[in-house]
Amino acid sequence: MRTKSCRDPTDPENSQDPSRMSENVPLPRVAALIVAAGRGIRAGGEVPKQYRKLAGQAILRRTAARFLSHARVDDVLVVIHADDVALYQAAVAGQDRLLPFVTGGATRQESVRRGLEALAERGITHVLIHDAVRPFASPALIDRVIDALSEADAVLAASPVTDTLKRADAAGIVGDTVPREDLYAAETPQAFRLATILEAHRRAADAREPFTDDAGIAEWAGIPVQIVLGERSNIKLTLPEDIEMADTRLRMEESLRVGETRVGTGYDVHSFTEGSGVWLGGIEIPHDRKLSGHSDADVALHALTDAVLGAIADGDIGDHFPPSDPQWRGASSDRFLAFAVERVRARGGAIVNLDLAIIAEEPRIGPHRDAMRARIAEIAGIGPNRVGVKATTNEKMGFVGRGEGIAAIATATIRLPFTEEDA
Ligand SMILES: Nc1ccn([C@@H]2O[C@H](COP(=O)(O)OP(=O)(O)OP(=O)(O)O)[C@@H](O)[C@H]2O)c(=O)n1
Ligand SMILES: C[C@](O)(CO)[C@H](O)COP(=O)(O)O
Repeated sequence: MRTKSCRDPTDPENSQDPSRMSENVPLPRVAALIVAAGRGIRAGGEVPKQYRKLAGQAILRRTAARFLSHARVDDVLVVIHADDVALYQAAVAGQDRLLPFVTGGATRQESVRRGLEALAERGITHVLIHDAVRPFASPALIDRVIDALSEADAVLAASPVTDTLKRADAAGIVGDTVPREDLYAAETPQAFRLATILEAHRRAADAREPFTDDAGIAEWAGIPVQIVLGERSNIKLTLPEDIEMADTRLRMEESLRVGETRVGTGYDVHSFTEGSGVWLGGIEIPHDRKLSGHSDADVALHALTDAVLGAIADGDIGDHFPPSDPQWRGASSDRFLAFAVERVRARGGAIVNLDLAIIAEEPRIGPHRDAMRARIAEIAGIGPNRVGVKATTNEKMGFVGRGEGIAAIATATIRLPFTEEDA
């Protein structure tokens, strides 16, 4: 425990009160308590969400790093599920300053209480309780919460509610609009004087009172809770789409910070044959002929797939999906593009934009352009404003001009982390 030095005994002010001279006054010792013992049922997936990776790094590792690197946080303790020891050790490998983990309970509340009990044995004076699945808490937010601890025993990071709130019945019929003035969405970290919140937690456990957050326990115990402004980006990753969004955001941020830009091009052509309906850019366009090919012959997605593979110098569509292989007969081409995008992601990269030019006399592309952009964006996991689709005729020249087929040219721009192998 760090201590303040004893007052100078020659100081006349101190000589008035000898008891003040000998004591060592403990300085606040701040710990972060990260709860990671949940099962992540709502997020689904093969492993609990805190062990899933965002841009190549486990969510828990990212969250722990926020506190381990903060100058005003002395210790970091993680509470885990007893079944997750191997997952935990893999996730935090090398984060050596972490205190030995503690195992949690059936509820978040119980997990927090067990963590608090462990910290109380280590001379901690103040604790920041934080969800493992909030990996975006900024250093400034952590500072705000710690600053507020000098005036309050209980501090809550929270953001004013900005949406209009509706109360509805089980059938989804709105009953009324709830005034949002004075309403805040609670986040973590939530910070406390350790002895105060531990005592409140013990009382709540004895009384079998359930709470979804620790500020709620403080309120119940009659402890005034001070709000400090939270951060809208400090999202709790709860649903699959939260994790997807966070992954995209981090990939983009990290590849922009360290990495290089790559560009790839792709070209493909397919001829018309008897049939109806043309698959183009991942959607089916009504037409009195269809494109001939081994798969669904989506010439646009094939060109895009080659462009993405080209940007990472990873062969071409035929290398990965040989036309000689019967399993690709009639295959939907969205899987080819999704595969190429996954190859980029596996290397820690991100798609910056995709651009496509379709050369066709018929069918008319214009009316379908936005649907095509939306579908390509969906397959590539990027926003539609990062997908360009253009179309032109070939002015009646050549095989496209004679209406014998459709050609497509694509460009992909990606960001890729720089590696020694690429030097
Ligand atoms: N018994 C529990 C339940 C939750 N948590 C932790 O509390 C945080 C916030 O909880 P939540 O998002 O509800 O996580 P889960 O309980 O894992 O999710 P779900 O309710 O979907 O199962 C998470 O970091 C989670 O690991 C915990 O430590 N112990
Ligand atoms: C603590 C918390 O993150 C505050 O928003 C939240 O209440 C915990 O998650 P849950 O989904 O309510 O269990």
